[in-house]
This record gives sequence, structure tokens and C-alpha cells, in this order.
Amino acid sequence: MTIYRATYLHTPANPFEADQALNIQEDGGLLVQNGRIVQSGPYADLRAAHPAEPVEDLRGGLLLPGFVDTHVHFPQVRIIGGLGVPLLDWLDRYALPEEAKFGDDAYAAAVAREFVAGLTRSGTTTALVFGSHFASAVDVLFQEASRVGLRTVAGQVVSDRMLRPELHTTPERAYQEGRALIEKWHGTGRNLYAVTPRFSLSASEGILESCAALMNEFPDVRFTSHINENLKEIETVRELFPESRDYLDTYERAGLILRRSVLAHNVHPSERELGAMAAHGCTAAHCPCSNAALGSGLFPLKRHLKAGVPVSLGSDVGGGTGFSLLKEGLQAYFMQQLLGADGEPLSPAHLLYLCTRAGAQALGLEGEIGDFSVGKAFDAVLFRPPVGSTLHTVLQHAHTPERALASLFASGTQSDVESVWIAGEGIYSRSPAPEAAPLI
Ligand SMILES: O=c1[nH]c(=O)c2nc[nH]c2[nH]1
Ligand SMILES: [Zn+2]
Repeated sequence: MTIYRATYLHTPANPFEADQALNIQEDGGLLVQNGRIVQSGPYADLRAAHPAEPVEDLRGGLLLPGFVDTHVHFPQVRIIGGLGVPLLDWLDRYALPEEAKFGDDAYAAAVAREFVAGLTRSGTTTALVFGSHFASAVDVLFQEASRVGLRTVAGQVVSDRMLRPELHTTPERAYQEGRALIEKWHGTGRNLYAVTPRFSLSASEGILESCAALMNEFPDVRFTSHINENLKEIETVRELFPESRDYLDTYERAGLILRRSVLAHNVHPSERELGAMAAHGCTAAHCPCSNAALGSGLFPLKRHLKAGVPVSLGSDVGGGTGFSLLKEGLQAYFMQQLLGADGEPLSPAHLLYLCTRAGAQALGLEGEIGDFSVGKAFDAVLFRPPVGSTLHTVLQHAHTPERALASLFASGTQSDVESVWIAGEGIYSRSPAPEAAPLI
């Protein structure tokens, strides 16, 4: 067993529903055995109860539950930063040409290393991942995730129209390849499978039916796709599905909207769609940096909350601008500020919840991860800014841990992550800063 001694913060309750949802231990202890938290509370109490156990001293930083990114694209790491165009042009110009390269397993393997490293060194310990259109590249992704130990929920992306021929499949092939991947990876180690049609614009009814066949055959696999991101996209989907009431209905009619479904974006929902998502318990993955970068719009968080739709956060790399969920939290906060009276004011507790427990709930993993309650896996990220950095100065002068958390969201980056654990296993540790080179 090990006692982790730290200032830790977590949200065992939902701050959108309960006051005092943020739990803070200023000099806290977490006793971890076989990767699980077995006792928590003030460090002094834990030490008194376990005088002989080794202690990892993590003071001087903030220890948070590992982040859960509920929308991120594996094959888009190398194209982060395609700014200045709306969604459909961005897909044509940046995303799809890059994704076409993933028929080459060696290329996919190189990017898989970059992708998994990008997530883990940002403090993300669980991710719902849009895989590749190529089944073998998805296999490569799961192999890399397993090597590192990242909790990965991922699937083959399927489409049969309007992208480019090499990215298209057929309903029969989508079913066969999906089935083989599920049998190999779903429930293997820390991996789970998510059935993943790209979006209704590129998916015929036949493809959506093949997705539903997989969901019915494997009742525990997750489902993810995109919805209501961009006005031109929504109009095209309306023309392609004249029988459907709205965008959500294209998935709903196929039986794909369930408690285990996560839909990215939902920037422009109707009231009917929000009501139906709430009724099914389906989550909206809010991707604020991507929405801002692609000019998709301002996410109506207040309407989601009022309707009772669960909301989580996604980085949406590469429409998004990087892997750090701190930045997504900050951008979510900005967006709600900019919405004025229509915005939902977000506190540091809301931001932490969105980065952690909300994602765990979206994926049906709230019994396992998402906060530091006793019994959960020790998935954690230690933010300890380098001495001399501005954030280090700010944290030293923060009056309370809650103020420090707000400052971390305001200006924390990947380089402030010192260590990351998944199920008690150290999977990332920042190497010490290199000696400064002499100027002359
Ligand atoms: O942000 C997005 N990124 C994508 O790759 C994509 N594909 C369909 N719709 C999408 N939206
Ligand atoms: Zn996306």
C-alpha cells in the first residue's frame, strides 16, 4: 500500500445539482492498494492509522482525478491548427486527406504513439476516441493504448458516402470488421469498444442499421457520433433524411440513442432533440475549442441542463486546438460568459466536474473512475508547475485551494502536468527540466 500525500480536489457529487459538490483536502491522504483507493481523508489521520506504509509526498501542487476526454479523433493529431474554415471545408481540406493515410499500418502506429502520449501527458486517463476508417489502424490504436495503459473506448469510424472513396465502406463490411474488433478488444484490459458512424451526412440508413446490429448483438458496447455542429451540415442532413424529424431522429430511428450513447457538439439542438436525449439519458460531449475554432457556434449549456441532458467535455482534436482539458474547461467558461443572460456561470467546481466525473458518467464508468471516492481506481493527475513559471507564482499566492483550481484552469498547460497514474500505475512523469544551456 502507498499513501499519496497532497492537496487534492474532486467532485464526488454533481455541482450542477448539489451545493458543496467540490471536496477539498488541503493536506490530504489517499491510501492506495492494488490500484484502488481504500481510505481517504486528512493526511494526519491516515498516517496515524498506517504508520508503516510508504508515503509519496506530492505537496506543492494540486492532485486531481484523471481527466476523461469524451470526444477526440486519433487520426487528427498532425493536423491540429487548421484554422479559418468552417466544418465541411475543414474536413475536405485538412481532416480527410490526413485520415486517408491510415491505410498504412506503419503510419498509423507512429501517430498512435503521438496520440496516446498527447493524451496522457495532458492528464487524460480515459478517452472516448474516434478511431480510423481503416480497421487495421484501429487495431494499432488499441495495441498502443494497451501498451501504455490508457483507458480507451474507441471504434472504427464508418461512412459510405460523401467523404472520399478510400474512406467508404459498406454496411456488410462495417458489420464484419466491427464485430471482429469488438471480439478482440471490447473488455480486453482497459479497452472498450464504441460503435462509431462518422455523422449522418456520411452514413446511409444501411450503415446506421449495421451499427444497430452491432449494438444489439453486443449490448455493452458504447455508441458515439457527431450531431448538430454546423448549420450547413444540419441542412444537408435534413435533405438526406426527409423522413426524419430532425438530426437526432436519424440516429434515434435506427435505435442508436441510448444511455450509453455520446453525441459530440449539439451546438444547434431543437427542444424536441433535447427532450429525447434527456429521456434516453444520452450525453452531449461539449467541445468548446473546436466550436470556436471552426466558428460552429456557442453551446447552449443552459438549455441542456434545463432539459436534463448530461453534458461532458471533449477536446475534439484536431478540430480542437490540443489535448488539454484544462483549456476546454476555460473555453467552456468563456463561452458561457459570452452568452450573457443565456449563459450558465461556471465555477471551478463545475469545470473540474466536467473534466472528470461527467465523462465517467457518460461512459458508464462512474463506479470505477471520475473522483477519489473509496473503492475507485486511483486514476490521478498531479499538476505542479515548474518553479519560476508564472503559474507557480500564482499558485503560491492563492488564498484557497479553490482559487488555485481556478488559476490552474485559467493558465495551466500540458507542461504543468508532473505525474499521471492509471489504476495506481505511474504512466507518465515529467522529466526534470534540462540544464539551461550557457549563453556564451
Ligand atoms: O468536429 C468534427 N470533426 C470531424 O472530424 C467530423 N466529422 C464529421 N463531423 C465532424 N466534426
Ligand atoms: Zn469530432
